[in-house]
This record gives sequence, structure tokens and C-alpha cells, in this order.
Amino acid sequence: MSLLEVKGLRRDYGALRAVDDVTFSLEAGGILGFIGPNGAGKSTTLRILATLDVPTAGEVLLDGKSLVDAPDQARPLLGYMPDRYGTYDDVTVREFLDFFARAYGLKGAQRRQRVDSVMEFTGLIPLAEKLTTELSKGMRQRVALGRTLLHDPRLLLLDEPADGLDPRARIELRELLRALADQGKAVIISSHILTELAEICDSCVIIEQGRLLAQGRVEDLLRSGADASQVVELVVRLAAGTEGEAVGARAERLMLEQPRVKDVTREASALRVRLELEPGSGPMQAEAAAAALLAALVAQGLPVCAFSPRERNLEDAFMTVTKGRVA
Ligand SMILES: Nc1ncnc2c1ncn2[C@@H]1O[C@H](COP(=O)(O)OP(=O)(O)OP(=O)(O)O)[C@@H](O)[C@H]1O
Repeated sequence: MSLLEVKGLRRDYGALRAVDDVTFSLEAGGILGFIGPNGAGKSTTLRILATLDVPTAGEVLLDGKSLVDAPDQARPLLGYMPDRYGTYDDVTVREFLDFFARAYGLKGAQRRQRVDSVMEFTGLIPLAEKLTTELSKGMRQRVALGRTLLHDPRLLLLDEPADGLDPRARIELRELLRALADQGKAVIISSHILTELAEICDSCVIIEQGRLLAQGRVEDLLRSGADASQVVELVVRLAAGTEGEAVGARAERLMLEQPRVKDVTREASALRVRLELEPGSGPMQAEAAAAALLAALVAQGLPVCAFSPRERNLEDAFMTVTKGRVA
């Protein structure tokens, strides 16, 4: 049995079905991305998993214990970081964490040790005596994450933790989450910023209007969407030159004249070319089509300095699975 099993979860708010028959599972040591646009039902699902809300129907088992029937037994196993978290005025980082360690029932030396170990893990030792109100958003978020870790939970629920963080803080967050997964913790992280989740997560659930549209390992989601759509995107970079603008326009026209080219966009010295292959085409046909485009560019004397397929990302996978379903 998986550490977390979510089965047929539903949550109605009056006539609105915010979560509709959602089923997924997560193993210890796994990082699951919970992806969906605003209003998809991510926070509602996470709040139910955090035992802060009850489902209208369905079951959630955490280490075999029902969150619905026995929330008190499941609560020590989970840590929840909401999308909006507060800190208190006039308390230092250490005091803040110590306060919550007391709330978790930790006492004496064990409490001090736990607070120190959480501060060390989250890199907060140098900031221990700083007021929480003086911290940057990235550092405040580490304090919030540290607070979530004090009771050493086995499942972490993080609602949009990367929202509003600068790129450096995001990379640091990713490393912290990877270290937690390596310790055997299961992590669920929600976001509508798809590209950054691809680097953090092992698997993903894509949810929209309360319904689960796709789930699986990130690599599989990327690949399956690509096969289904038969779309290949290429990035062509032209050497920068004095007549760059004219060269770019010539290359763009030439690409649009080629069979199977459906769209070309030009940014500075790069062209993004979208090809649509015949149904049933595979990687060999895609490579042959790309080779023909490169040959056409070179035959016209266009100064191609780089030519590569654009890697599909989660955004593409999301667009493929949600196509036509957005109300
Ligand atoms: N307490 C509530 N009462 C009534 N409707 C609610 C309540 N909480 C959420 N909803 C509705 O349920 C739907 C799902 O909301 P939810 O907050 O779970 O989405 P989300 O995917 O987390 O979106 P966001 O990224 O905007 O937070 C929305 O239509 C929302 O308006």
C-alpha cells in the first residue's frame, strides 16, 4: 500500500463541485506536482489532505489510517504549508519556531535540539536572532517550511510554495525538497507554474475544474502528449550579422513555404518553427522533416548557427491534456 491513497475524492460547495472524483496515490520518498489553473481545486484538495476540511465523498488513507474517520491519528504524520502563511511581529526566527515546537508538544532539550536541527536544515542558523518581519520572502518561506518540519511529518503538503520567489530562492527550495524526499518524506507541491514543477517533481497530477485529467511520471506525461499531438517544434538560430533583420525575414518566409510547417515565430535572431506530421508518424519521420528544413535553409545560404528540437515541457503536456476542455 502507498503512503498516501486518495480515492474518489469529492468536495461540493453548495451547487459547485470543487473536487470531482479525484484518485491518486503517492509513495514515501516521492515528490508529486499538483498542477492546475486558478480555481482548479488544488487548495481544496490539499486542505482536505491536511484535515482542515472534510470531503463530501471519497476516502484518504495516510499510512493506512483514514484522514476522514480518524484525523487525530493521521495529523502527526502530515505537515501543511498553506499558500498564505503569516509570521508574527516582534519575534525572532528562533522564537517563532520554538513557539510552534511547544505547540507540537516538544519539551526541554528535545525541543531545542529539534528547533536547531530544523534551522540547520533550512539554512536559518545565521538568521536565528533576526525578527521574522525583517526577512525576505524567500527566507520567510524557509521559516514556514521549517515550522512544517518540526514534528518530523512523513507527508508534506505545500500549497504554491514557489509562488513569488526569485529564481535563486526557487532553486534553493527545490534542493530542500529533494533532500526531504531523500530522507523518505513524501511531498505534494501545488502550482500553476508548470515549468518549474517539471524540475522538482517525479510525478504529476493535472487537475482542472475539479477533475483529474492526467497523472503519471513527468517523463511519461511529456512523452505521451508529444506522441498524441504529432507536433514538432524546432528552434533555428541565425548568426547575428549586419543584415540580421533581412536575413531573419528571408528565413521566416522560406520556412513558411515548406510542407508541414504550420507556424513560425521570430524573436531576434531565432525562429521557432512548428511542424505537424501525418498521424502515425514517429521519431524517424520527425527527424527526416527536420533534416529537410535544415537543408532548405543551408541551400539558400542562410547562416544557421544552431538548430535543435525544442524540448517539450509540462506546459505543452498541460495544453495537450486540457485542450478543448476549458469552459
Ligand atoms: N469555502 C469555499 N466556499 C465556496 N467555494 C469555494 C470555497 N473554497 C473554494 N471554493 C471554490 O472551489 C473552487 C476550487 O477552489 P480552490 O481554491 O481549491 O482552487 P485552486 O486550484 O487552489 O485555485 P488557486 O490557484 O486560485 O488557489 C473554486 O471555484 C473556488 O471558488
